[in-house]
Amino acid sequence: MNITVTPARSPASEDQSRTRPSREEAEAAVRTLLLWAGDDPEREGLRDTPARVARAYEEFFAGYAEDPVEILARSFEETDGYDEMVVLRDIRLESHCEHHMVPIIGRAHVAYLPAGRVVGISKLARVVEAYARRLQIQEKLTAQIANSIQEVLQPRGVAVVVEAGHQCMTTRGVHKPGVAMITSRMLGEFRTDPSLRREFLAMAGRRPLPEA
Ligand SMILES: Nc1nc2c(ncn2[C@@H]2O[C@H](COP(=O)(O)OP(=O)(O)OP(=O)(O)O)[C@@H](O)[C@H]2O)c(=O)[nH]1
Ligand SMILES: [Zn+2]
Repeated sequence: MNITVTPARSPASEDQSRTRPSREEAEAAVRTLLLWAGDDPEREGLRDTPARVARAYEEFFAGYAEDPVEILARSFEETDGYDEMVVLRDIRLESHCEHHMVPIIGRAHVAYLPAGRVVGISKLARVVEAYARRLQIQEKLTAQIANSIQEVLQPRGVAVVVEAGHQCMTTRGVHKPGVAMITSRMLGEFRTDPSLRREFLAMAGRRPLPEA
């Protein structure tokens, strides 16, 4: 199977064909959108909005500057031989759909089977964030989380399930609230052993999605 790890990407420094616009240019683009929506960017309530939107985008898309390989690099071997499944359930996930740039809200469940080394559990949640805080489709997000854990930690297997609501399907377009998209990526023993997969899915459970 083809496993690739998507690293941090710095638009300005790594891809010379794309220069990162300045903050002023980004704010001017927001002003254009406000005008295009039919409002007056100079009225009091909107005057600071371009700067606010730029700051919000820095938060929404902070993942481009994060390197999941670096996040996962610190691991521990002193586990007294612990080799059972480690599961992190219900990791809150906030992403943005790459087609409409509106929120994808849900949660991820991440499991791995240690092969000698374990990783700090917060690092698994940080990897979810590093990939979620980018423009995404859910399939790619799910694969990226699993691939990076497999590549860096080299466990006997990795399982990732993502359940999320897509606001591009609720607040616009087809307008279907309450629809959950569920994606999974199973690697190593989770892929070859159906009973392990069942054990993980039973732990992940099925509960209502968080409010979008
Ligand atoms: N597979 C997949 N599709 C997604 C995801 N997020 C959004 N989409 C879909 O991407 C598609 C983009 O379709 P287009 O026809 O190009 O865009 P559109 O005209 O805005 O489509 P509608 O949403 O149907 O109005 C839509 O069907 C979305 O529902 C995702 O994470 N995975
Ligand atoms: Zn969308």
